[in-house]
Amino acid sequence: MREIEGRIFAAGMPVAALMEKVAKLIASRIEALYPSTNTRRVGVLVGPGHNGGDALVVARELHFQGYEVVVYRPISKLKELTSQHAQYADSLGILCYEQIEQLQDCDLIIDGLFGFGLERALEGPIASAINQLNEWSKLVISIDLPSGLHTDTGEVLGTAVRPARTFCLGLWKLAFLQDQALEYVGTAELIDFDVPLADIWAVLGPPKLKRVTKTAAIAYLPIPRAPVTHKYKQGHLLLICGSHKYGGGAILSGLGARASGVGMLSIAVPEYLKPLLLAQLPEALIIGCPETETGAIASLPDIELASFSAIACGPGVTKDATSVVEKVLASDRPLILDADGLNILAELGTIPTLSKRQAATVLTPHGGEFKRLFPLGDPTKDRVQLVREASKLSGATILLKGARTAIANPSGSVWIVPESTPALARGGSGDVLTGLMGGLVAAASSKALPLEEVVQSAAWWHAQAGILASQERTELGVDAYTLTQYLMAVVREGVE
Ligand SMILES: NC(=O)C1=CN([C@@H]2O[C@H](COP(=O)(O)OP(=O)(O)OC[C@H]3O[C@@H](n4cnc5c(N)ncnc54)[C@H](OP(=O)(O)O)[C@@H]3O)[C@@H](O)[C@H]2O)[C@@H](O)CC1
Ligand SMILES: Nc1ncnc2c1ncn2[C@@H]1O[C@H](COP(=O)(O)OP(=O)(O)O)[C@@H](O)[C@H]1O
Ligand SMILES: [K+]
Repeated sequence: MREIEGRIFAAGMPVAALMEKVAKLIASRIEALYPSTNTRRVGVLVGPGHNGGDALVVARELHFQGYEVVVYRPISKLKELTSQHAQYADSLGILCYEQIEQLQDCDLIIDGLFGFGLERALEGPIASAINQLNEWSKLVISIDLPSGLHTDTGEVLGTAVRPARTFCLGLWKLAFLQDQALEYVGTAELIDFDVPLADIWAVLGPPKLKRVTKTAAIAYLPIPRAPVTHKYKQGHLLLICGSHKYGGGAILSGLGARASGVGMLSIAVPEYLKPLLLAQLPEALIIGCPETETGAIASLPDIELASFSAIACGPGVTKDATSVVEKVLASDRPLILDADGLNILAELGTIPTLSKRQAATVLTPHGGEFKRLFPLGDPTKDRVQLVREASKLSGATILLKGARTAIANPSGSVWIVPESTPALARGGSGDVLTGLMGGLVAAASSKALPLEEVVQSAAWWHAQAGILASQERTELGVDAYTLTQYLMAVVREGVE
């Protein structure tokens, strides 16, 4: 952002004019959201840099619109432009304090302490003031970024403001897509101030980091179907799942696969689960497999793996299914590995094992599984960077699950699912994703759709179904079975 901004300034846009434009857009949003009829007194937190400058312009505009504005300015040494705005605000009679306590009776607080210029941890009186503010539980909105968060990693540098809403300026900063920042940012809204595309491309090149959008996701679904086709042309998925301990996972991933519309679905389960699966998924070919003493799949009976368009393996298989996982890894079919399939891969040695694969692999770990697969660092920290590194090292497409699921490809590109719901944090919802994705990957082979695009489509579809179900049934109403019943409605709305 700093480099892009630099190009805009070098091209002749005055810094002050850009600040004016941005702050006017913010002020109008505030006026629309919190009219002065209900929101009388507004406190504005002003830092030393241009984030503080933005805040002062907003303060001035709100003052002229009839709000009663007061300023908290803890640091006296200001950047020049910020200093000029502070001087003008003073001249208008806007009161300025060095103690946060003076803002305790405000109806709304606007946080303009620090934006993307914050690189060191906050400490001392400013940190205490932020802690004090958070304790008041007032309505707070932040400009560009909650003060205290690192722009890229979303890490809390010392302490950070917890606003109800954040206006991110210009381009989405990476922090908004990192799980660790989400409990701070509140509702995130982009203030578009017309950043020229040429400057974005000049600095970032072809996009390496992409937000999954509805348009991108729908574009890679296997629709519309060719008018003349047959079931095997629509893909044949082999799903390998289930054990005595985890029977339901097999049903859930089967129902996820059903929703993908895949032409043929074969499901390999331990022999004793066969009647159960047949009853739930009459259209599927259920392959009963020999069992280990613990009730896991011991081996795949005579099936020709090469006859499938794709294989998805893992939900509910337990860690006793090692020989099966070895067998699918050795096949030349596109493979999606999940759950204990991933834990077995970690034990076999992730990178050496994957280096022998002849076809594409997709790994779908949550944070715990990721750590076992790739001991690269803490996956709760800079998730985007970690998943990118893991994908480069292993050559696999990796979908790191979380509040903001991140999907990395060996080329270095990362997709992030920008909208989801914590309603999905529930046993079995990952099993649904594996089946859905498996079906889409199998069907994609008939249309020669690129794998990374299909994986992002599946992740978007899954998240949207969770959002839709939680809107209709509350966040408590999205059990994994119910989730499968909402998948179709998402696509129906998407293609209308
Ligand atoms: N293109 C855009 O998006 C646009 C951006 N604009 C706005 O500019 C903002 C970026 O402005 P910025 O570069 O002046 O940095 P900002 O975040 O205000 O703070 C840096 C200041 O804080 C200080 N400081 C740092 N750490 C500290 C600490 N721990 N404890 C104490 N002090 C600390 C540091 O001083 P230092 O001591 O490092 O010299 C420096 O003075 C951006 O977020 C957006 O709001 C718009 O106006 C126009 C369009
Ligand atoms: N807080 C959250 N917000 C949004 N999605 C979430 C959240 N927590 C979990 N999820 C999603 O729920 C799913 C959980 O998958 P997983 O942990 O594999 O569950 P299981 O193994 O029980 O099926 C993933 O798709 C993940 O992205
Ligand atoms: K801020």
